[in-house]
Amino acid sequence: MGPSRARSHQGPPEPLHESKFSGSKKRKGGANDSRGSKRKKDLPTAPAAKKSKSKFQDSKPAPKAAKAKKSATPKPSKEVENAKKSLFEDSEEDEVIDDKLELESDDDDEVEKAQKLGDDFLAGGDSDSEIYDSDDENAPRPVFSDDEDESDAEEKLTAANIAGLSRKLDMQKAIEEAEAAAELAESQMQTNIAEDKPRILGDAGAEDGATAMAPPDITLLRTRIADTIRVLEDFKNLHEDGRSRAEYTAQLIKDVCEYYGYSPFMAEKLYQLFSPAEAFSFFEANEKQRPLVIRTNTLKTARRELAQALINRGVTLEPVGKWSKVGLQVFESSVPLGATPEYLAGHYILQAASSFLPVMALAPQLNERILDMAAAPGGKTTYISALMKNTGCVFANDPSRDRARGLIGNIHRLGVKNTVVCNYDAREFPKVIGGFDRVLLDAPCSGTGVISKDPSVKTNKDEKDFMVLPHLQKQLLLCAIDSVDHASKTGGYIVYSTCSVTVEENEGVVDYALRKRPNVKLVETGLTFGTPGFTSFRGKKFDEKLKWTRRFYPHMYNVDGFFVAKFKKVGPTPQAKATPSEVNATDGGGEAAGGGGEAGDGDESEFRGF
Ligand SMILES: C[S@@+](CC[C@H](N)C(=O)[O-])C[C@H]1O[C@@H](n2cnc3c(N)ncnc32)[C@H](O)[C@@H]1O
Repeated sequence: MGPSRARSHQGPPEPLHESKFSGSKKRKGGANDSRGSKRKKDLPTAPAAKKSKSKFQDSKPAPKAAKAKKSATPKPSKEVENAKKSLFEDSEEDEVIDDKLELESDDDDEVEKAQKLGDDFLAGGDSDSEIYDSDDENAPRPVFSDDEDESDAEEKLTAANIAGLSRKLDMQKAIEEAEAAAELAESQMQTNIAEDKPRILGDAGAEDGATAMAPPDITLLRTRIADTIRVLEDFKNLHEDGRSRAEYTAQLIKDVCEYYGYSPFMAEKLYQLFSPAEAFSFFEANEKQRPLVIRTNTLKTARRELAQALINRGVTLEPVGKWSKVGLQVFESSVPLGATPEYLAGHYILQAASSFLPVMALAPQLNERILDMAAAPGGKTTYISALMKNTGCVFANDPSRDRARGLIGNIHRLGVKNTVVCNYDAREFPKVIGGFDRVLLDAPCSGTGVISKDPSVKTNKDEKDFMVLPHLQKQLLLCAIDSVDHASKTGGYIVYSTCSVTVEENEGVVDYALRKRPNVKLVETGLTFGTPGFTSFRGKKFDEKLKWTRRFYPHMYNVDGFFVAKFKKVGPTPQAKATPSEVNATDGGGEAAGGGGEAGDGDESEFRGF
């Protein structure tokens, strides 16, 4: 079985998608839903409940659940019928399109190949069903307006795809609801939660307390995690006598490590960002691949034309969401997306949806001079150039020669002509060149936002990484700020982004820069969704304007975890800061990439803390 891809939209949850589709999809999945943890592959998680039940569970499903399952399959529920009705009631035209659609068989292997082939960003997904076949005479012919920007075109494209998918989703939803009911009934039987407080830790000091603390049967681990979260969310009413919150938290972290495969350090670090229930959603989302997304290269084609061309090749897709005019979310493909004629001709790039966001926040203008400080493999550089319509000049810098090869490849393939590729440690800017209208710093980071793509992040980072990386990020951000021309007629902006969700790498870095560079202020990112950044965290207060930064979480928006902050430079760089000697001094003694503390500030300890 190939990779399954999430069908829920990326970006802000829209009522249409959340209520009609993604709720059920979240519970659905296949073998690839649990790449991160070996342990989890064996578990009867909600997504895999049906399969694993026979394998692992001794207890039979409750009679009620069995009944629900039986009744679900032949006939979609009333709710499903209503949902379907409301999907199409707005548009007669959509119904016509629906009538023309044909469902086809799976071919997930092809998409897997495509993902491997792409030399730019790769994104996964979560699906296992139908595709449109362009060879079929009855295949859909989506209706596009002449104007790419008109939301009408998006609606129609969306409707065309949604209609085709809806039939199977209707059935899936009914089955999944029944499975969820069965699972709930089973877990209630296992833990007696309907009648009693969940028994997780046992009585304090009692012998059976120790027994309860022992690792449970693996099939019950998930239930215990859910129960512990329930207790932590309603501690007053649900905790066992004599047991503290800290004890439950410690047990939960232990169980999370065992179930999902995190190191205790990483489990705790990530857990601290959320409420217990939200942390659970985050950990769960990290087990699922994000949807495969392609970005239309508007230097060569328009989205509607690209979509049509790919649909004709047997690709099922739809616009990534209203927030992007260039993204297409791919559900199924019978061709390798990294080797289609359109790909080779540079009509699109495989690019994670969240990686559009920093460029959208940067909002490059025609004829500007822009620096992309950490540019390889060029997903953002090439998007910047497309928005600038190949005018002006983009300096695309990356110190990694290997990664720069991918950057150059993408630049050529996508027909980008306004770019200079360079190879510096970006802490050498603005000594190399300065006076830019805008600078993008998509900083090297720990990758805690992309655990679904790289599960090794669960275990391969330790405390030192979260000192070294923020240290480097702070240095780079100061250089980014110093490289911008505050008097730029069209710009004067800096965007800082990471694909990490930790506070040290995000708010901590931004807050530091605000303190060190009073000639910049935070401004709104202009992004239409995202969660406000922290203004305080675990006792540390940040600048109030940090609320204008944006966090993007996999469990909330079905995108990779990301952070975006936008600064406006309002005054010149103080002379002392702008001198080459300051930048030279940064080469002095740090461990991350050859740099040490920022010259002049001399406050090494500040680099290391928040
Ligand atoms: C998150 S990736 C950039 C992705 C890129 N912006 C894109 O959209 O394709 C971070 C990059 O930072 C680069 N990097 C690491 N240390 C750096 C430094 N000191 N100066 C500039 N770039 C650095 C890495 O080589 C890596 O390519």
